[in-house]
Amino acid sequence: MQKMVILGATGSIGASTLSVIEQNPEAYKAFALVAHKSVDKMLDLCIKHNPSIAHMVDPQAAAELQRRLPPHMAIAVSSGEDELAAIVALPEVDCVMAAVVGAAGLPATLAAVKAGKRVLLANKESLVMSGRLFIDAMQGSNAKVLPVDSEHNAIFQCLPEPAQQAIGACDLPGAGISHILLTGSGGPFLSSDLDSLSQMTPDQACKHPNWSMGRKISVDSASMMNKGLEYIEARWLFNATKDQLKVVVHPQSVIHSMVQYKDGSVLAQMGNPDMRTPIAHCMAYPQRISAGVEPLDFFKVGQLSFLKPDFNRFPCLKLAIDACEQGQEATTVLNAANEVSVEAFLAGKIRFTDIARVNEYCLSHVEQRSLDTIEDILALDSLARRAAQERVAKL
Ligand SMILES: NC(=O)C1=CN([C@@H]2O[C@H](COP(=O)(O)OP(=O)(O)OC[C@H]3O[C@@H](n4cnc5c(N)ncnc54)[C@H](OP(=O)(O)O)[C@@H]3O)[C@@H](O)[C@H]2O)C=CC1
Ligand SMILES: CC(=O)[C@@H](O)[C@H](O)COP(=O)(O)O
Ligand SMILES: [Mn+2]
Repeated sequence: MQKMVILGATGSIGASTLSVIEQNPEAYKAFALVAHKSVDKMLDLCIKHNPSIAHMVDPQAAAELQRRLPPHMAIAVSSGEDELAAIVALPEVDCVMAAVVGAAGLPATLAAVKAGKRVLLANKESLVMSGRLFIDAMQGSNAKVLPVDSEHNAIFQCLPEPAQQAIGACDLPGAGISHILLTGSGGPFLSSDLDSLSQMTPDQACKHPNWSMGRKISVDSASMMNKGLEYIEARWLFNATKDQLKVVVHPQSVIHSMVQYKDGSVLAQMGNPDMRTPIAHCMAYPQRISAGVEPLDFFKVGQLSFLKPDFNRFPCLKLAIDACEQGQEATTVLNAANEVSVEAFLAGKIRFTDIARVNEYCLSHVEQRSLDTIEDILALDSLARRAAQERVAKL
């Protein structure tokens, strides 16, 4: 029985993970559920999944959960960041699903990596921020990091076994690989009139054509910042250079990414757009388990199409590709700025098109110091957030 900690249990990835666990109750146990402050959702999950630990990062939320849990349930309720780092490192924990949204996920994800756990990585922002330090920590502890993000999971599945084992330090040319083809749907605004983008509402931006996801990543998909973050994520996970990484717009999200080999072969991983597939893959790797996902029906799919990304429509994608080339200081600033600008857009404070403006402003105005420790990264993250907040206030 694999004991799992689910960081971000109340979110969209958390729900998909718990659904895969329900499909395989003899093999997996939701040992600890972790969230920020959604008490109602956490209470429902506790009653349904009976974890040993329920952790709310917010202390008031934890106290309320404790009050509302049925007294007969033997669930230890805790709160706080340090306590969370201790939970993921408990010796009985086999596997950690890292699915907190945003930079807030970095400390616990890194704690799981440092504790040498099997880490199922959905929280792309933590890798975008910490890059080299994350990979070094992984190599230092022998943690097994498996990519949950559907594209990176697809790429991983298309790699030869030695490259899979060398995640973080793959020798792509040595494996005969010429390119990684990172696919992206283009989101809900792929074909919208360019002049209409500034008027798009948060609900329109969150209406992804293929995937059902949390609101932050949904907005990132609409701006293609998600693809930019994924480009940086792929750079680190697969040790890929600029020349080896290409973005391909594929509106149907049936191919989840591809690997191109020097002999002309292209391997693609396909499936219905349902996160339970990559989650189940990571949970069971190198075995396979049921995920409860409908088999792909090619006759229903009909046509697959491919386009070049349009940087005029999607300036955030270009910002991210350039930041990746500039280095980790730039990607940390961009990630922080984007979290602030997306939050401001979702709160109705700025327009959709202002997201790219705020992000660009921070990249060109925040002083980028060298990053040798996690504390350095968190300090730069704070600086970029302050700059982004000031910019938002002026818009
Ligand atoms: N959804 C998807 O299909 C995919 C998601 N991802 C990545 O996975 C991550 C999660 O995405 P998604 O599930 O959609 O997001 P959701 O918004 O649905 O869920 C976010 C989760 O993070 C928790 N959380 C938020 N802030 C904190 C905090 N400060 N400390 C601890 N927990 C916190 C939330 O808890 P609470 O409810 O209490 O606020 C919630 O459980 C993101 O990094 C995203 O990029 C990657 C690929 C696909
Ligand atoms: C499901 C998943 O992995 C998301 O990151 C997805 O890729 C978002 O879709 P886009 O391709 O539109 O960004
Ligand atoms: Mn993805």
